[in-house]
Amino acid sequence: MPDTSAAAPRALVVLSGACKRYDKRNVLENVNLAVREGELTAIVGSNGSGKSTLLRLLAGIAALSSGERRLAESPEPIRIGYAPDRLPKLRFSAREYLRYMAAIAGLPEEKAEIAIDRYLTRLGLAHTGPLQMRHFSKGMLQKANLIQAVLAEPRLLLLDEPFSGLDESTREEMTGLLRELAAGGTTIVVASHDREWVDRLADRCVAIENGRIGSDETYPRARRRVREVTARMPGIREADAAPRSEGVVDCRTEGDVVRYRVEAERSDALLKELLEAGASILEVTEERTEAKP
Ligand SMILES: Nc1ncnc2c1ncn2[C@@H]1O[C@H](COP(=O)(O)OP(=O)(O)OP(=O)(O)O)[C@@H](O)[C@H]1O
Repeated sequence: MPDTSAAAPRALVVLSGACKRYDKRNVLENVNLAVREGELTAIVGSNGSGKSTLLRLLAGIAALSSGERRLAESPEPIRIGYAPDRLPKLRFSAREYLRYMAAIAGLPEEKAEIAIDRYLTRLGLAHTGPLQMRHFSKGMLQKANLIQAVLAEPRLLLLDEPFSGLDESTREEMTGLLRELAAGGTTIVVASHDREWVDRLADRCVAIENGRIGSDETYPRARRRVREVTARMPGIREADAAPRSEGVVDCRTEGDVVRYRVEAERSDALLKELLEAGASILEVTEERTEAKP
């Protein structure tokens, strides 16, 4: 059996020789960066060093002046979530705004409502009801910003200074969500000035200096390859969803649909067990690499 703990993560998005010029001034010069799947990468650097620009290039929402951006080959399009450093104060309620963003991301309405409810409750914004976002505090806006980025379950999540100006408890609430997403295999890139947060949570820290990568440090963690298996199991109760199969990392139940994350080499055994139990298999994703908690 292969030793998957040592499997090298593949790159999800790669910049090669990337340059970005504004008004004939080079902001980023010859940047080579491969964002590895399943990792939480922090981008650090002083004000104006080019962190936001780098995130926008990775997201594909700013054009390179020269060089190349490549996404990994994948049978399904790689969903990208992006949270800019601040949201404008909009004349929408959080729910209206999130519905709009979910529609842009192509999320079916019913699925969007479930996700919006879950995240508004999770981050303590459910009580804001019809209050327009122009009346939101900075922390409330940053939470709505994070939610719009994660709503459609992106495989690559890019966050620009998600915690700037936030109090400790808001920061920890948002950190808790990011930890869960990272544990679930989401690849995350965070531009941050907060070195303590970076040291505590990042797998890798890339420092931008004078428009170039000044340092690039990886903190080794154990890794595993996982797949996600989605099955319909009529009449299932949440308490009964966890199968006896070894290798199941976690499972989530929504109605009669159960979504398992399972170590890749155990996924066949899980599929067999589910089919024998009368389940219909709705989806099996390709393998992904993630850090072991
Ligand atoms: N649209 C733009 N037009 C002209 N110059 C720009 C534009 N966007 C960014 N810049 C310039 O590019 C440089 C890098 O900006 P960027 O926002 O990427 O830095 P940053 O590291 O994210 O800064 P901060 O930590 O202050 O958020 C800055 O000098 C900025 O003025």
